[in-house]
Amino acid sequence: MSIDLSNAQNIARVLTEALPYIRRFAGKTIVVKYGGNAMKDDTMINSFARDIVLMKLVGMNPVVVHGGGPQIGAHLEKLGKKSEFIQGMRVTDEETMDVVEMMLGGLVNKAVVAALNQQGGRAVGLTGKDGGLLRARKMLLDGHQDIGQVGEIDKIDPRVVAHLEAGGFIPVIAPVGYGEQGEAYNINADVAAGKLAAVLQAEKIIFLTNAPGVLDKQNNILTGLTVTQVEGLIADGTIYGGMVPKVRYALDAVNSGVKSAHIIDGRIEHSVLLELFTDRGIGTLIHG
Ligand SMILES: Nc1ncnc2c1ncn2[C@@H]1O[C@H](COP(=O)(O)OP(=O)(O)O)[C@@H](O)[C@H]1O
Ligand SMILES: CC(=O)N[C@@H](CCC(=O)OP(=O)(O)O)C(=O)O
Repeated sequence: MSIDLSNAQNIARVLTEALPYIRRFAGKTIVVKYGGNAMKDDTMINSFARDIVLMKLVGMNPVVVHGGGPQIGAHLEKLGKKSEFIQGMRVTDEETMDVVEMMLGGLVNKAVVAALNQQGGRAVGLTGKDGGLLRARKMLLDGHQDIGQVGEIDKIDPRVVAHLEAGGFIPVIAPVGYGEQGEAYNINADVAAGKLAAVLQAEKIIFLTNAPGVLDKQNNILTGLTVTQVEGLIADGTIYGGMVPKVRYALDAVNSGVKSAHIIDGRIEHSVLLELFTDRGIGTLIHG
């Protein structure tokens, strides 16, 4: 049997080019927020899963926090309920909270876990209730507006994540928190990912979404953004809806010690590896 030498050399070249990045990130925690919009079909989920398993196999510690907004919306629709969002947060009554917990903690979480395990990873799915990971309290928008069972993070106990990392598992976290009375809270996945990255003092946080990055009004990618720019772009309506919590909590993470935050297109094949293994990265980099 003959070997295609030039193809093998290409593979070897690519692998050696990745070496400095592998060395730089080995042993480091990298939080990956996997948005519901970037997991709309099996091809997307499998490409994501391969990237995460590869990260783990070369010695990084990926921690996945996933969303599932569109999946929750589709199920609510089946029940005849409309989704309503204010400042990127789902208005969450009791019935909606049940659907959120079922979808995030159940179907979506297990689909991500299964895809990672299918690619040879050892993933363990959790909600914020498990191991006391995410304690939440009611979030009041602008300090006063009540939008139901939406939670902001009160306290994070990261011990269960540390145990899983130490055991070689990939933690896959659904952003459902618990309150003082054990009640469930719907936490926006961007908020949960940003706050968890800060507590873990992660090297990086990567938000995978369905846009090429943060776009300006002419649809150009804004490759780098600072705090003042972000607030200006929210104020003039360039950044709206689901992108608002993403940029706010990316900034919050960077201001809390996470080395870098990136918002990238999760629909591109191997987007996580492209971000990790190239100097310029892809998408938008958020600075402190
Ligand atoms: N300036 C912007 N650049 C890119 N996307 C934006 C911007 N402002 C708002 N968006 C919207 O934010 C969406 C991503 O947020 P969201 O729907 O919550 O996704 P995810 O499921 O990834 O969290 C984009 O699909 C786009 O419609
Ligand atoms: C309070 C709030 O908005 N919670 C979100 C949680 C899921 C999420 O954030 O999903 P994506 O990352 O796919 O948008 C929701 O109910 O849709």
